[in-house]
Amino acid sequence: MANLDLSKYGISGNFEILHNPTYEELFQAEIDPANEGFEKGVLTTTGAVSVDTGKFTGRSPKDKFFVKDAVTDEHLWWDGTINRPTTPEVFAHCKDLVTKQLSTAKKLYVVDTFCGTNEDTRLKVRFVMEVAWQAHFVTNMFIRPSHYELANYGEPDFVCLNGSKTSNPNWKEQGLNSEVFTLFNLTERMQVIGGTWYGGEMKKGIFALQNYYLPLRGIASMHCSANVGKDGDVAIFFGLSGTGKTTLSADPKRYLIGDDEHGWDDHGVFNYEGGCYAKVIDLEKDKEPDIWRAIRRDALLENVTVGADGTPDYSAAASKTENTRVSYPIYHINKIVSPSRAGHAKKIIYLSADAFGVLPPVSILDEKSAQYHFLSGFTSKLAGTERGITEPVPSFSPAFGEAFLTLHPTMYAKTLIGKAKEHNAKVYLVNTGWNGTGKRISLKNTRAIIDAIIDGSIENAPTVHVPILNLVAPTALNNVDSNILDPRDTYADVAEWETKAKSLAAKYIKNFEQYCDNDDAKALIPSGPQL
Ligand SMILES: Nc1ncnc2c1ncn2[C@@H]1O[C@H](COP(=O)(O)OP(=O)(O)O)[C@@H](O)[C@H]1O
Ligand SMILES: C=C(OP(=O)(O)O)C(=O)O
Repeated sequence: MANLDLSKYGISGNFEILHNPTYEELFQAEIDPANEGFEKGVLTTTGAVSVDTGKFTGRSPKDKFFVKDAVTDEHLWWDGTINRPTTPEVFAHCKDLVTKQLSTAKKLYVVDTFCGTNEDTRLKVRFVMEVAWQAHFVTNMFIRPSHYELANYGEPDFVCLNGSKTSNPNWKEQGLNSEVFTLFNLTERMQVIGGTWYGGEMKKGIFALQNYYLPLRGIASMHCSANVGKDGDVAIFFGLSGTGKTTLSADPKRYLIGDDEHGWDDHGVFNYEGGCYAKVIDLEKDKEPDIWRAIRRDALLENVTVGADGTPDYSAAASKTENTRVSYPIYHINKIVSPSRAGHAKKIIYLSADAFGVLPPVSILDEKSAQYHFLSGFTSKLAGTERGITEPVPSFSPAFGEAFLTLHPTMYAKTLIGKAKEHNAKVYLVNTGWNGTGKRISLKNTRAIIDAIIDGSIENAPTVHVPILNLVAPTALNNVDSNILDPRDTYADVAEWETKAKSLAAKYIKNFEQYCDNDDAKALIPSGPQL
């Protein structure tokens, strides 16, 4: 469809348009020697393409702004750090920068996608960009409409114009945070991006939109991965970047629904995406075989160095960022459900990477503590994905995804806990971070913990009440080192655990004050840590 008219978006010039390019066209564009700089991809021995994603190798949460207007004012959560309001004039200015940039391109990629597996809630999202690998990224990550669906696609619901090669010199006087911008105008139904090459701004930007539209319709919108057993038992895994959503949901015993963004409606859990975005830092075939196998033709490696013979080098030392990634279409994982949906979740797992090393590796939550810990979202920001984070930074991230929330956290808690109650789902807090040994809890132990949650054996395990944190932890589980289940046992001196636990409990209590202006939230306090 070379005759697509982009002038309606303010883009006009002497460019060739590749509308819904095939993987082969993208691949040829990426490895074309005529491409320069960051656009140039390198073919690896696996057949995947490896690209350098540029100056900013992570997401810039503080550069996300929304235009305040009659539609958004009523509902949007303006928390001052994540969602910031901007004016239609600033949006128009940044859009102008982007359209001018895109108008100078020789080649533009237009990729029409769906965000959301189900017809009644999916968004038709059109991406326009000039960087070939970014077109490849959205082709991998979003749902690829069939030829028939493309023939009937019509007008998109939302358009994202990505002008990554431009940036905003006027950001200071416009009240923005930096020359990077990712701005949303919900009236114009458009996102504009500039100053950053990170593909995650497109993926997580559209996720933020679903996080706006769906809870208002009573649907839980969740920063989680999901998988299902052969008998239809669905498990979901909430967690901030790096806490294990992708790794733990790729389970050879189960079928993957998706690795990062899901909704839960009256029929069950459904994926928003059509692909996965895995971290490949220090990737090892034996530890993460499914992800290893998914790296093949049509997969896109980012910031991974490739040896002269084309062999990718996943070791940390060889790369310029910890945020080395691979995106691949979901069917690169052997065991998936297709389309990406299943029934109601029976197991809800909050993944928290505790950098203080005091949380038990697994705790069993009741209804109230499940709400308390969902609103608290205690975890760590791990190095890599977010700009400026170079070591684990303990953080309270409500709904385990604060950066992507567009409504008040209580909206996500209400929709999730409502569904959990209705479907009798059990909730667990799993620490994929550290303990008193100073080391990260091993993947082997965490996988065995997940197995015990999924097969239900954890419900029959002996338990201990962990004071201060006020958590119930099992003390024996199949194939899990029982010396780690009570976190106090991992310290040479229990007093050290106590001091740290008290300090963390104080942080929990302080953080929860923000929710205490209503009685429902106040009633949750006894279910949280106690001093
Ligand atoms: N105990 C553990 N549980 C889960 N992941 C772990 C653990 N220990 C180390 N890891 C590593 O942490 C990273 C988790 O990343 P990932 O699964 O991509 O997180 P997410 O999808 O939540 O962003 C992987 O590189 C994995 O190998
Ligand atoms: C891609 C991202 O997240 P995750 O690591 O959870 O995939 C992101 O936060 O930009």
